[in-house]
Amino acid sequence: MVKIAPSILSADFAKLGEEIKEVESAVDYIHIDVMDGHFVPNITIGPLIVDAIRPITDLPLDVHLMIENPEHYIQAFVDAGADIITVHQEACPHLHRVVQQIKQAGVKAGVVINPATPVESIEYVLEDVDLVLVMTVNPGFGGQSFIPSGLNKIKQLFDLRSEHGYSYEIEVDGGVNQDTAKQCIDAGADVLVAGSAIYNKENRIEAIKAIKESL
Ligand SMILES: O=C(CO)[C@@H](O)[C@H](O)COP(=O)(O)O
Ligand SMILES: [Fe+2]
Repeated sequence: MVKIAPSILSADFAKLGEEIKEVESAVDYIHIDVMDGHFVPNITIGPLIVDAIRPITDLPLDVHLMIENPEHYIQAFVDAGADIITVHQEACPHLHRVVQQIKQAGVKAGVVINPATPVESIEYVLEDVDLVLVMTVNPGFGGQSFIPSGLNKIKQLFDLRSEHGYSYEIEVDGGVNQDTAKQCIDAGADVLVAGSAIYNKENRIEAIKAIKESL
């Protein structure tokens, strides 16, 4: 079963609670993009907002940290109610340690790779992680175009999982819409993150349906 994770980055932040409630019945995770203005050029939200969202939904909160020194903020996001915390390989010189830190804090640990980062760079944490996120845009903004080279990485991760019996989910993020979703699923993705393809549409449930029907 394909999972859908709407990215609230493209939602209306003035009515975030309603925007989450609107899609809740049709999706599997709520994807939350945390940006610090250093690792990526944009600044978005922090643990306070995650804490505010937590009582709104029982869906897993999938927190994508696009920040430098993510190890300093893991506990704050766990306390705020995150269920999955995903850190960038490029932001973590001690990636193995950060993955262990996330797991020890009692939540699922994910690792993300940017479009220019190869799967080989995370080879030694694949046995430890619950989720691998393949970026198909350069992180920082919603509404960018899908970079197709991520599809090979999804395939590679799919094959490595079968070969070694790893248990991570493969998630894809960036430019996912009804034209690109099928390629991601065919390559082996389990979870589709979609921001503008859902929240920039008038009828969000119809938009989610359109993505599912395109598969
Ligand atoms: O992490 C990010 C961007 O850095 C994403 O989660 C975006 O929010 C996805 O937006 P769309 O490309 O689906 O509009
Ligand atoms: Fe994201």
